[in-house]
Amino acid sequence: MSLTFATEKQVAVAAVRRACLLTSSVFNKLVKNETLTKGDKSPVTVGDYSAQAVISTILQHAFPADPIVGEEDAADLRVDSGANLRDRIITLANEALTGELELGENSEWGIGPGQEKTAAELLDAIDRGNHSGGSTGRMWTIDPIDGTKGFLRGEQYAVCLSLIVNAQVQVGVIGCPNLPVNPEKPEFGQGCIFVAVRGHGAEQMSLSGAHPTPLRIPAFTSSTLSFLESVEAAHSSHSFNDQVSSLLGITHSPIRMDSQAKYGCLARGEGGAYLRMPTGVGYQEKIWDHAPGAILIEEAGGVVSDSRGDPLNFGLGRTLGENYGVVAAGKDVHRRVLDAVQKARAEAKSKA
Ligand SMILES: Nc1ncnc2c1ncn2[C@@H]1O[C@H](COP(=O)(O)O)[C@@H](O)[C@H]1OP(=O)(O)O
Ligand SMILES: [Mg+2]
Ligand SMILES: [Mg+2]
Ligand SMILES: [Mg+2]
Repeated sequence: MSLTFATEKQVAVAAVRRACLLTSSVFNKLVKNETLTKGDKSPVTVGDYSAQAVISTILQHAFPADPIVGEEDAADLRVDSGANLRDRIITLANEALTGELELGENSEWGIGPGQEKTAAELLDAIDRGNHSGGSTGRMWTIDPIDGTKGFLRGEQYAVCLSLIVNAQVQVGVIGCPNLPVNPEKPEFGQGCIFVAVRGHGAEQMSLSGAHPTPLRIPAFTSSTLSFLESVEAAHSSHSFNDQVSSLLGITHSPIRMDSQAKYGCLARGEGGAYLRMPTGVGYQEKIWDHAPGAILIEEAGGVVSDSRGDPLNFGLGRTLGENYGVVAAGKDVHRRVLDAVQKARAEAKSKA
């Protein structure tokens, strides 16, 4: 039997839960000058920075020897022009860290009343996410807000955490504060956490950690399938997905959603396939954008690969290397989508 990673799972769920409470409360108070534009033109908010500070602080207390591959770094907060943002981030992170202990949480993880951290400690916590990745040993990945553009629109986003050991994802946690608990029962409200442990299945629970429900991807036919895809056309090719849809005889429109919430929805039986093909050359997918989602799908009985059918390689560094896209689905649908992807690529080549 594979390791249960029981403590890692408990710590990861607690960290993601606290970060989700932070990001959802920050959204309602977000003001214009609390968002920066990074070197690659993508947005980053006080929510991204403070959520990474919270998760990294908790990991550092619980697993001090484990390196972290995190999306954000504190460079822009350490300069004079970042002072206002920095103060706000320190306040938000400390609010989230010092909230009352919930069932399953432990004060040794640096959380609970009286556990305020200094500005220096929290900036260092953000910067602990600078690990370069690689194929050996334990490491955590943090995407404090995945789908920042969705977050800013008030739509879907996800707080994402994974544990990778020797290039294999072992634990994945995805918190989706804006996602309906059950799309067919709006009265159940919104806010879910998806959790997977290698060899021990995938589950969905409420943001409070209640009602854990095992997840299994059901079977789909062409008439019940619809692709899950990015809202942002720059992140994955919508037109290529349309072509693959036609080849498969899919009649439903795609479901557009930001972030790894797509993996969560796929794992619980929505859509039936997630297809993410590059829109151009040059962009390399980041490991924190796929590691938690990949284990969630595999533990829900599905398959995740690139468009050649090869598994995603989480041992290459901070990225997945050359971008061959991502295909995720239940086993049978995965095979059919891969075949159609290859056919669509061949058609595109013959027209070129
Ligand atoms: N050109 C690109 N191709 C694919 N993904 C991208 C690209 N640019 C940014 N991303 C990343 O896509 C993720 C969101 O995916 P989705 O569109 O499915 O919600 C984000 O992590 C975002 O990174 P970043 O966090 O740097 O903005
Ligand atoms: Mg991301
Ligand atoms: Mg992010
Ligand atoms: Mg980002």
